[in-house]
Amino acid sequence: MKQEDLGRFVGYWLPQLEEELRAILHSPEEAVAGHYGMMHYHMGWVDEHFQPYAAPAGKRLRPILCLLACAEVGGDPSQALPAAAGIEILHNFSLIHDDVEDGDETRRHRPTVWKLWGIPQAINVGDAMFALAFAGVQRLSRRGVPAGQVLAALDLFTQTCLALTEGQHLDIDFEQREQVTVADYLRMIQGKTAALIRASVQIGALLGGASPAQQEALGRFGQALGLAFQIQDDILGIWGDPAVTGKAAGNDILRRKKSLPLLHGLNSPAVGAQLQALFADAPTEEQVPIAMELLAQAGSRAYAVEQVAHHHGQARQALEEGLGRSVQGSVLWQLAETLLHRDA
Ligand SMILES: CC(C)=CCC/C(C)=C/CC/C(C)=C/COP(=O)(O)OP(=O)(O)O
Repeated sequence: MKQEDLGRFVGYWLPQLEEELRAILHSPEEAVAGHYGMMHYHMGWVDEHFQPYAAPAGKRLRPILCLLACAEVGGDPSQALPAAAGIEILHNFSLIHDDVEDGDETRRHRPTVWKLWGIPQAINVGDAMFALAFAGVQRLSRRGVPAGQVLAALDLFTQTCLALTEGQHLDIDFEQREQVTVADYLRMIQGKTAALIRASVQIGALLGGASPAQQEALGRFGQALGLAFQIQDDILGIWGDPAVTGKAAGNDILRRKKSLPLLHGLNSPAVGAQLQALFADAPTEEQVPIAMELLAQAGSRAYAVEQVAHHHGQARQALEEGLGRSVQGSVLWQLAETLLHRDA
């Protein structure tokens, strides 16, 4: 596949992915239409009155990675579509629960599910999406994928669900913990973010017929890409443009999130004490620019950008191992490069 093919690939497979997602998240009967309506709202298909509406729906990054990995090892992406859809549903389940756990009121420029329908319904609809994510992966059998491969994909998927909750456990725990090291942070994002990105690539490679060694190397590519992606997310969580990210300005400062730039600032000899004093109580909106200035003095943004580049480099190396050639002409790599320059 040639580099310029990324746009064409996404243009071709995205509508098919949406169709698969709609089939999995289809309401079985009128009595529970509201339950599925909340899912459709979160997926960007309807408004809060469940009327058809094309809203910002997220990047669909993980399923695209899954389909691309399948294609890049010589497989047919249509065989991987149900897994790609299951992965996206799992991701969206985690966002709905994460918004409840964090108390976030906005996602993708719209009120969050809990904000509109309350916490009990948001937890319940998240639970349903968790179950439907597995139902999605199981639909691989309908496409003639051999039972052994379906089981292997389900096994990876199950391990990934656990990894997500482990990462989320650490993330929540770190908000109260005084001392968090960079190693602690990396362990946390490995679970919270990188595990699912790793699984997306690895499951795509598995279904595309890659050898175990190839699957492992491509998994490492996904893992490193996931780490770079989360650190980039941390940068956007502080310095991102709210109009583009759909999140409040300085969101992570207000929430005292132990994101990488903040960890760096808190441990800085120059401004660490001042930042710690600011973080002793929940910072106010007026204190956000002060915290940003302190982070600038500590060089925390530059440090995080360097770390993104480091993990991006690791991703490139693993991808070259997995493909057995240079990343030149790799569409997976083109996507990785695009992610490096994202602003939302
Ligand atoms: C178990 C549990 C509740 C875990 C929560 C894990 C969690 C919410 C991790 C955040 C990962 C992340 C970077 C999300 C944004 O992805 P994105 O930028 O791809 O989002 P998009 O789909 O909106 O584009």
